[in-house]
Amino acid sequence: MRTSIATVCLSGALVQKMYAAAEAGFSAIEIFEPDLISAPQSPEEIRALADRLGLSLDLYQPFRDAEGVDEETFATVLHRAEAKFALMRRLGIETMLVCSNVATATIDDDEVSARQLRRLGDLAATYGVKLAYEALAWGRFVDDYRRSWRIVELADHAAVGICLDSFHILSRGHGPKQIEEIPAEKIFFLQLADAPALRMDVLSWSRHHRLFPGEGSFDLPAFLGHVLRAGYDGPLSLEVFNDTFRQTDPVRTARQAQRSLRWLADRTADLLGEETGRSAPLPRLPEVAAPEAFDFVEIKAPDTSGVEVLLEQMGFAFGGRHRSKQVRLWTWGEARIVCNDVPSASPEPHIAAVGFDVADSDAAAERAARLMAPPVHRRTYAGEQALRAFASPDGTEVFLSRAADWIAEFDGGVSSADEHSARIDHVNLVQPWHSFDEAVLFYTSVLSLAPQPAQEVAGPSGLVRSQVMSSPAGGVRLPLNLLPNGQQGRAQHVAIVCDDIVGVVTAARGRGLRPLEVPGNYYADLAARFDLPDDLIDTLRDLDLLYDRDADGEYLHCYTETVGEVFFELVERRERYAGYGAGNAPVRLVSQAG
Ligand SMILES: O=C(O)c1ccc(O)c(O)c1
Ligand SMILES: [Mg+2]
Repeated sequence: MRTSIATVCLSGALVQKMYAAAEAGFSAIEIFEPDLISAPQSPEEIRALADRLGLSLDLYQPFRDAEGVDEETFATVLHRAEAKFALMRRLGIETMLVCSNVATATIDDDEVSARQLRRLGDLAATYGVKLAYEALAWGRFVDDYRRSWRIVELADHAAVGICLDSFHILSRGHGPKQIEEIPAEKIFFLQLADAPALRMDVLSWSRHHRLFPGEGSFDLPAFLGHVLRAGYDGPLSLEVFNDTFRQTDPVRTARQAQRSLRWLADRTADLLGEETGRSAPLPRLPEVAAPEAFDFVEIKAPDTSGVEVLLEQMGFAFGGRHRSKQVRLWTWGEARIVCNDVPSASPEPHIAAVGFDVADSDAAAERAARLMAPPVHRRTYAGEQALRAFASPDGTEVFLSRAADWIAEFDGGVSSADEHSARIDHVNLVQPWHSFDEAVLFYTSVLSLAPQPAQEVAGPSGLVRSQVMSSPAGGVRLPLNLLPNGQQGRAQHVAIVCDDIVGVVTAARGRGLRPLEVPGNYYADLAARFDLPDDLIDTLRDLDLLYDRDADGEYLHCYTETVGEVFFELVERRERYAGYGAGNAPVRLVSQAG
């Protein structure tokens, strides 16, 4: 599979972008004109560097405002184009992207546009250049790929074809099925971008919010499926204008981009089965079912005793010491928390690792490696299980493990005395602003978790963006949170689900647990919103329990105090309630801030 990336996706100067693309394994790049114009190197030097890096220069872009213009204007178009064709010859680039006119078009007539593209094609051909005509979603007259295809068809010139860009098509809600009717040899280029579902003008949406496939809401596997069914056999190229990627490490962004294409190719191959006529089949990833349970959560700090006090109060039982490390296990039913007392990057207790219960850890690790997840190596001793682990974008280590394989390394017998069976319900991880989208892609591709619709929650000092990644049956739920600008606090939490929260919290209070205080106003509001019996409201108030209800069921929950960067949530889900009590989050955030 030939993979390509537009230089506009990456931060830095052109040469840095090229190094990053090559490092991440791309076969080619699209040169975005402003990157070339601002580069101190000559076109020949850029060409030589590309050669040295094994990068092919597949596209020069964009050429703007070419068609639908009066004759006088078209003369200036030809003049401008000729200079670019000569430049492309020096660079050794064969294809130029011509995007539909947004500024100077005055003639809304396909025949006129086609005739002008044909004349441009004649000139291009004398330089050995081909033109890929792209309908911008905000084009003055041409804003739909079906219209750009009609114009290309009318132009009827060997040097004039179409460029398909998923953003322009899917942002406008244009059905991609008719792509299959375009002859493969006329699809000169393919650009791929995802985007979040937003209601805003398409120009701003495109210039600031595009994402790599798998990070947004577009159905890119279905889109690519249509393009491949048409017979397209060229490179899969990413063109993502994004404010965050513009300011973050280009090498890291390029790897993220390559990961997204590998994931997309695999998903698309799955959709198409054997039916692609590509010269080489799409590369597949080892198939791994999403984990349906957390294996463990590891909390690390030089001193985790404050966390252990909370665990014991909640109902966890001490499950033994590790035979060779300063690690202690706490269990409660199927919930396992390990406390690791080591000097670490953060002096405060924090969630250092999350273990996911996967049926085939070898396949899962192979898949993660193919998706370029950075491996984490931990020292193991004779007779100990070497667990497979990778660093997630925020640095939290992700283990692909199963308790049965490692639990015997803890002495002292593993028993959970409590009769209320419990397990880890969700693990809430706070993401730095620059790696939020990368984290969505990481968990989507590496663990096959599905992103749920993003939400925003009002906190006392800003909006918290939250997006849950979850397994199909809901056994694994991973809310990713993004704190308001500039806020560094990384309070993350582990939620434990039990089947009788009133009994559990009553017993926990007896052991000294003091749940986060909930104001009286909250219970007055509950009584107004829901028709709840008085004695239930009294019980909730007495225990500082929060409550939510929707069409699927009910949710009762409370929070512990925060120790370092960690707190816990105790929850009970009734019937099929699948949410997180999002409406209660502002109460928690204010209470924690106080
Ligand atoms: O935003 C733009 O102007 C622009 C330019 C070139 C493209 O290929 C594109 O999709 C958008
Ligand atoms: Mg484009």
